[in-house]
Amino acid sequence: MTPHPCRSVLFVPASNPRAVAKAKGLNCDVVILDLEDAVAPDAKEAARDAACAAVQAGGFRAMVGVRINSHDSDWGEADTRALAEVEPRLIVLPKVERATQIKAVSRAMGGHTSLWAMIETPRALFNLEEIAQCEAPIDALMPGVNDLAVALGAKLGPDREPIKSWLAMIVAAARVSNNLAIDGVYNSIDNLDGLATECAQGAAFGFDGKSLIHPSQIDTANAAFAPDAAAVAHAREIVEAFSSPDAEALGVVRIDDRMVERLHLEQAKRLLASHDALVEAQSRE
Ligand SMILES: CC(C)(COP(=O)(O)OP(=O)(O)OC[C@H]1O[C@@H](n2cnc3c(N)ncnc32)[C@H](O)[C@@H]1OP(=O)(O)O)[C@@H](O)C(=O)NCCC(=O)NCCSC(=O)C[C@H](O)C(=O)O
Ligand SMILES: [Mg+2]
Repeated sequence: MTPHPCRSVLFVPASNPRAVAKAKGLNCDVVILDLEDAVAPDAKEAARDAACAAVQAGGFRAMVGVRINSHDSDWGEADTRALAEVEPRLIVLPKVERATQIKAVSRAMGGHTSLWAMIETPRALFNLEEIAQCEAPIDALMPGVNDLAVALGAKLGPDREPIKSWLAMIVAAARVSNNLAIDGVYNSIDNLDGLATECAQGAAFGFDGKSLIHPSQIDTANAAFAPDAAAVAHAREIVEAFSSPDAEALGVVRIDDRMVERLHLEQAKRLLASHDALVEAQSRE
């Protein structure tokens, strides 16, 4: 698993120098310089050069990754070759459908780069297990809700009813392989209440963070996907309860008016680990 907070994952078109410059100072957890959906065909090569230059120059508060074009497109192989020279910490693969696509990029990158796979096509939904358990390991699964809705012919309302079952499957596939699950984008830039509702829905599904498209969305995602103080305090209570010598042989304990099982201990430890990662990242700023 990527030991880095991933509450807010901001896409930035690599073809937009003003946005790339702005992204350097933003308080999102991850910046993804996009070479794919956000970049027009005629701008692909210049965007690739700009992304490589930005990765090399560094200076971002956030962890920086690059979303390449699909390996099967006209630009994918050249993107991978160029990025292998500058070794970003993260590469996001769009429209992954088979493990072979991940292996090809992993090989080209020499195994040094974290890989995240986007699930954006009906075929990918039926190959989730193969993708999540690819032997060239990935660190996260991300639904591409815009592409997915178009490919399915789904009409998404505010509650995302038509794709809820697929979102749950993507979280399940991520958990099978101990990966992160990062929720898809919310397109209505000016509707921060709607974004907060969708972040809460994503967090309830088990997603670890949200894909974003505009700086104004960062604070909402950071708040929604950070463990809150009450949850952290409760997790500490659970760890403490199970660490007493009396609890060693127990599968279940009582904390106040609630039954707590050993499976909750694992959950509490995960929550504390992500809280600690966040505190550590904040202390480095
Ligand atoms: C959607 C936008 C085109 C809107 O841009 P614009 O109208 O220019 O926004 P503002 O005028 O409000 O911008 C204010 C300032 O903020 C900067 N800005 C805007 N967006 C970003 C950003 N994403 N990252 C960094 N900085 C940003 C502007 O440059 C302004 O700066 P300044 O003038 O210096 O103050 C635009 O927001 C945008 O392009 N967003 C990202 C779009 C994108 O990357 N899309 C592809 C990924 S999403 C996706 O496709 C997921 C998946 O594949 C799927 O299928 O679902
Ligand atoms: Mg897409």
